Amino acid sequence: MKLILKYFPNLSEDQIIKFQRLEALYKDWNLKINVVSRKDIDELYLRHVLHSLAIAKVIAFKNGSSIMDVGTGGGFPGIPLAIMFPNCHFHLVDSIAKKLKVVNEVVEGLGLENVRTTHTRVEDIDETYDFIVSRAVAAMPTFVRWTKGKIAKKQKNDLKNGILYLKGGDLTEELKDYITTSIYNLTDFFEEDFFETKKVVHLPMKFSK
Ligand SMILES: C[S@@+](CC[C@H](N)C(=O)[O-])C[C@H]1O[C@@H](n2cnc3c(N)ncnc32)[C@H](O)[C@@H]1O
Repeated sequence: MKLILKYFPNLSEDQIIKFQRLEALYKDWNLKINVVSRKDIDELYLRHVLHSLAIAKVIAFKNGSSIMDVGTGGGFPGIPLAIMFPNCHFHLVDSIAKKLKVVNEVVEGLGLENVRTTHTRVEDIDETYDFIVSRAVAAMPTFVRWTKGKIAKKQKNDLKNGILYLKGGDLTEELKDYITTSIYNLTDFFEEDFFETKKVVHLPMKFSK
């Protein structure tokens, strides 16, 4: 938890309490339904919470923004972002019901009122959002195909509406067709070794292919 305050020192009391509660909720639910690996659960705040919050270093979503987390799994990056931006609307989607069971329990346990969840493949979602966030779900060409038509045209944030994807490693090949992407290195935000090769990729809606 200290780690979160190190990089986000201006959290409200309510946000601090919610972030603190995450550990017990995940530890408890992870014993019943495994959504986070054992190694990762011991480093929940580094590997999941702070990693998710890298998106908050790239953009402070304006109040009222709508964000879909595709393939949220156990709730990452959607849950930490929903705590960070209580006045934005988060839709967490996953095709595996038991993962959403954990997400729903965490949402309920925290009393998070700005999160809804849907058990479906993202291809079947028929809504639009200001941003689509994700981590570890599909390579960019597949992801773009799945999410096409799901980004709202009207822009209310400084950053153009589009995809914000947490990725790692060398992305040259994967992103070669997307010339309008911006890549943010997490080492510019966080000093821990875990973030050494990690990035946030922003792909605005009007991308060229
Ligand atoms: C490796 S997990 C990542 C989970 C989470 N984003 C994280 O980083 O901890 C990938 C998740 O994507 C989900 N998924 C894969 N394809 C999907 C699709 N087409 N629509 C919705 N969810 C999908 C899987 O069910 C799985 O929970």
